Amino acid sequence: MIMLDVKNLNKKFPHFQLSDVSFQLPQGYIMGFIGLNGAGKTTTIKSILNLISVDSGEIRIMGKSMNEHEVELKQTVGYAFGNVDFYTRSKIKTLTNVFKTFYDNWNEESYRHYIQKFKLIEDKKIAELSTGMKVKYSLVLALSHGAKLLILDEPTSGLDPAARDDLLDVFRELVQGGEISILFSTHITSDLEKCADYITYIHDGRIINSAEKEDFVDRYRLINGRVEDLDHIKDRLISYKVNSFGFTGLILTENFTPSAAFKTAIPNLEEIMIYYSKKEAAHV
Ligand SMILES: Nc1ncnc2c1ncn2[C@@H]1O[C@H](COP(=O)(O)OP(=O)(O)OP(=O)(O)O)[C@@H](O)[C@H]1O
Repeated sequence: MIMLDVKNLNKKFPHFQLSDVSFQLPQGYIMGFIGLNGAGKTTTIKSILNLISVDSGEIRIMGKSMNEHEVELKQTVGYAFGNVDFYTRSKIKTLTNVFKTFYDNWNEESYRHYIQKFKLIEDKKIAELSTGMKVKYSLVLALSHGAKLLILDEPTSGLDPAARDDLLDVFRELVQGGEISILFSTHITSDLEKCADYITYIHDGRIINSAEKEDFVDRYRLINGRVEDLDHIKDRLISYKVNSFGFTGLILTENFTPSAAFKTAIPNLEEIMIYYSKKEAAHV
């Protein structure tokens, strides 16, 4: 089943626009939503959650239109925004008592289970929690109202490597049963190498590629060659860098014909993002 279906979202701000943003997340999987600063990740996430109104497009969750079934669907969606602090002077238990009144299917047993699992102390104030604990608390709330779709904006930013690793393990555990799906945005690509099944890449408000992780990188090749041979292939490269050893460029696999003049390698996610961000040749 398709858990989240984002169809042709368009949203225009004065200096930025989302253009025909579309992608699908199947149930039981983790999708990493990547893009550079200002690429449109948060705007897309807010559009999915109806926190901003779009100019056109449609969101379907478990086959149902978000516009027509928002109240019902929000019961099954858990979301967390990194770096946002609400009610910081309240204790965890006070905030939980307010939060649970919004949800019909609040499950106190699950809540207790996850509070213990994540070693959260209910008497602590939100302001006293570390960044990692805040993310975990958001997850506890989402999981305790039976959310089947978790939408997390930069959940790992601000975490140290150990806390990040810990959280990524939690994500993997959560989807193991095949019921829960996770969409999380990040620009830390190593998170995705470890944890994502699918990757969706947004650049300047447009989806460049959305696919299973292996297929995603397989769509591209990094090419090395001599500067003298650059002219033969320049027009087909997404971008390139020149240095004293020659050039390195990124190309769509379908646009590359193997040749003795060029060496190729499969790029990693970071390299793909870097080459897309380069409009002109740069010396390195
Ligand atoms: N309410 C708004 N009014 C006008 N412009 C906005 C508004 N919200 C966002 N933008 C612009 O939309 C663009 C995309 O912002 P967005 O926060 O979606 O990017 P992002 O990919 O989440 O970036 P980051 O990784 O830095 O969080 C930015 O240029 C931002 O200034």
